[in-house]
Amino acid sequence: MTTMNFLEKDQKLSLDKLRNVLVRLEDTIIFALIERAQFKQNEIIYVQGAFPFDNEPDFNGSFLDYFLLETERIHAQVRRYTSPDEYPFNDNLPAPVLPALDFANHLIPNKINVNHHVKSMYLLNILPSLCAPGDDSNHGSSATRDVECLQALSKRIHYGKFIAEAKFQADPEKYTTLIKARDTTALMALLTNELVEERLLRRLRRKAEIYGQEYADESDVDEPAPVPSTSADGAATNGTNPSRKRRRSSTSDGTKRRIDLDMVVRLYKDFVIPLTKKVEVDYLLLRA
Ligand SMILES: O=C(O)C(=O)C[C@]1(C(=O)O)C=C[C@@H](O)C=C1
Repeated sequence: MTTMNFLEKDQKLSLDKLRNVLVRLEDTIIFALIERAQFKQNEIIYVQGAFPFDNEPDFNGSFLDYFLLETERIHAQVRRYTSPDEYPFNDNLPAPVLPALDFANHLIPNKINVNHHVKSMYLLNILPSLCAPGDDSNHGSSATRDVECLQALSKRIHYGKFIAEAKFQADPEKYTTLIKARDTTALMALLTNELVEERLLRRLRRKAEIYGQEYADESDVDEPAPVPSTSADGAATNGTNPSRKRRRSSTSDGTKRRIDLDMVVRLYKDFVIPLTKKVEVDYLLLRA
């Protein structure tokens, strides 16, 4: 699967390659969600000012805000946000300590950053259906996984800029007319490809099903040839271990799931795709 490489300066924007990036990011996002889902909601880490940070007396954000800021500070120093497909959640980050890289410049200058939407979508609409309610004290582990989820979602959604640029280049006349008319409804209709969305949602469900399956160790699986044995009260049994059987059939189809399939599909259908399309329209409006 070939994807875009922004360090190859003469590589042209290709919708197929950009879509391949989105396909790969589906894996990153599903795995990040699975990682977060192992912990409870731990709501306290999202409450502003709930934790005192003695090294930053003026800081009044949440535990997650602190974690995200410190993560982005170090990532900025190693030039993460100089890459055209990486967008930080914080402003005023330190300058890179490494020399600049020479990236291909596919986009027109823009300051589009929808990370405040990404964060509120994640906190309000994803977390409550991703994690069991309650507090299991895994605050650092939860925040670490939150940062990974947020970064992956942000990257995916901001790819909308490149996709919009590729679509514009493929049909500049049609797009220019709508952009000049500021017709956002028609722009949204023109950039929408329902078939691609339907295929994406089907693929996503299947991936979430496969990646979210609990691995059944050999010792969890019934032996093919039952060996006659004796139960604790001395009666002969047919050799199958009832406790093993219970573990295998913990859900209706015999597998355990680490993530709710409907939730993953809903996340994309209601939030990830619409927000990507919003980025596409916002970008196109600057394009005329
Ligand atoms: O693949 C595209 O053409 C995109 O614009 C991306 C995307 C998406 O977010 O996955 C958004 C709009 C289209 O309707 C299809 C898919």
